[in-house]
Amino acid sequence: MTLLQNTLSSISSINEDAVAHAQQRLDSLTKPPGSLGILEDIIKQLAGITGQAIPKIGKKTVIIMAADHGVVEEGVSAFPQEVTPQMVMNFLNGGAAINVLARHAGADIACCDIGIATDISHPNLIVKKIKYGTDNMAKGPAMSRNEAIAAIEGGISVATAQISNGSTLLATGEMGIGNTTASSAILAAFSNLPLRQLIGRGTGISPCGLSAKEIAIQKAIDINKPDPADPIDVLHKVGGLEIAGLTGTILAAAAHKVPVVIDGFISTAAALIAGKLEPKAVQYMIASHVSEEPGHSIMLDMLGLHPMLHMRMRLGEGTGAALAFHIIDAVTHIQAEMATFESAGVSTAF
Ligand SMILES: O=C(O)c1ccc[n+]([C@@H]2O[C@H](COP(=O)([O-])O)[C@@H](O)[C@H]2O)c1
Ligand SMILES: Cc1cc2nc[nH]c2cc1C
Repeated sequence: MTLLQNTLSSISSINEDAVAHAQQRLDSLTKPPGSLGILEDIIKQLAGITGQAIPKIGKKTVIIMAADHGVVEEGVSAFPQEVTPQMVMNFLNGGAAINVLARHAGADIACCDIGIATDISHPNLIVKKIKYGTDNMAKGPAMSRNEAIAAIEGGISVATAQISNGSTLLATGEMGIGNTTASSAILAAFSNLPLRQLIGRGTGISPCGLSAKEIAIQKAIDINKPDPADPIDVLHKVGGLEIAGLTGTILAAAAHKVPVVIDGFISTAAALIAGKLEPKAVQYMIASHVSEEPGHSIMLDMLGLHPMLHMRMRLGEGTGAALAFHIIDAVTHIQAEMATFESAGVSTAF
């Protein structure tokens, strides 16, 4: 079996007994039943994933996958391709928004070059380069099917190494100029909605650039004819290397029973592919926030995920996921530390 097949076959459903025990514990705590709303859903999900009614979160890691996109030659981004390696160096030197937010949340960062168009070097960079950026999807497939599978497997090995190294909560992050075009194209391949509803301004493209983006995606769909029944067909024809890497990251988290926080629009495109490859993987996903990209809430609905935060964010990098770490940490403390009706001598009903 290949690494991908092996990972897919290792994914099983979460532990429903632990969910029931977590519910009993939540209902014994000194609060009206259900009054902590979505926080209670998160604690039950963590219980089901970890098999512990009182789950503990230890080391937290944001896995950032970086890659470039040949489709940028169609004028689909407000920024040039050189920003991808420049921002990756910024991540490695600790100066980006994700560095600040991860530090604030007590989380590590693992940054991986899975397909940047140039070579960069840094002692902390994980190099799993599959190719120097994708090809232009408006002219043909973004990558070969084998390259997409290799990128997924790269993501599986990066996430597995982090889990072996003690990470008990993962988050997805990415960097790649042009990757909102690939993400919208993936969504378009899986939905019958008009393209206009699935595209957005990404890094802040002009109305003229937005039209170029729509035309490029329409060409990519017409030329490549991605098959929605075959998620890897969609991924290799209109996806991206960092999206594939994050698909592998998410699948590895599910296979190792580790919760994974899904960041913004691009990360959710990867989650969509992971959920199509193995629907049980969705049980391990926690959505951090809803992005300004119009297609993001459509993707989250397709996955049945409920984002915690509405912050009008559109940065990526894993920034929304790092914010969500604080809430996830908080709920584990609630479940572990609140007094019960019995221990506090509080009456349960009239
Ligand atoms: O995560 C999001 O929701 C998000 C929304 C818009 C843009 N981004 C980031 O911006 C870059 C892609 O934007 P663009 O316009 O080049 O396609 C890429 O590096 C993403 O991390 C991220
Ligand atoms: C500056 C900059 C930072 C980013 N971080 C994620 N995507 C980005 C895109 C740009 C342009």
